[in-house]
Amino acid sequence: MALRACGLIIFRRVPPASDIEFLLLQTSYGTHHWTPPKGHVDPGEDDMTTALRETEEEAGLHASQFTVVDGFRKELNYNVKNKAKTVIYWLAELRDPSAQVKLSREHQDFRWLPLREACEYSGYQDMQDTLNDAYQFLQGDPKQ
Ligand SMILES: Nc1nc2c(ncn2[C@@H]2O[C@H](COP(=O)(O)OP(=O)(O)OP(=O)(O)OP(=O)(O)OC[C@H]3O[C@@H](n4cnc5c(=O)[nH]c(N)nc54)[C@H](O)[C@@H]3O)[C@@H](O)[C@H]2O)c(=O)[nH]1
Repeated sequence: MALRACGLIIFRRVPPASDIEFLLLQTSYGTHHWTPPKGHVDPGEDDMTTALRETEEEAGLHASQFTVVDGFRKELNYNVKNKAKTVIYWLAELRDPSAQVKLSREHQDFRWLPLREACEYSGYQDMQDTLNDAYQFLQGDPKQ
């Protein structure tokens, strides 16, 4: 069975034009790659509980600080060390755009990034597609 992880693509709308910025975290290990907060599903845990737990552990953002967006859920499938991994992402808007991110020891840096930069930082085609879909969804495109 594939390794399973879940997380939240957190975004904020920045005044004055409500520009959308996505939150990416940089790992403090390995290749120091950038992803939204996410992590492995614990035994017996449901997917959304994992996504909320990992977001709080990795970014210091509690569920009371954001709103999960209805109707957006993406599944990524890729291999890690020759083992299949499935990652489920939901989309969530930070209520207070000035809320502070608090990293755990798993990450060494974070950025709030507009779509194009977020895609560049991620680098993975499947995550770029997911970020683009999220952005389109937020513009009101029902196909996403
Ligand atoms: N010292 C050390 N420790 C590690 C290492 N590795 C893990 N730990 C420990 O494990 C714990 C993590 O626990 P959680 O937080 O619960 O899990 P996740 O959040 O799931 O975290 P991971 O980092 O395991 O998983 P990914 O982000 O999935 O990265 C795995 C590989 O997949 C590629 N990849 C990443 N994203 C994408 C994508 O969007 N698209 C595509 N196509 N590919 C993507 C990329 O090539 C990457 O190298 C930490 O506490 C560490 O202590 C490591 O190398 N050295």
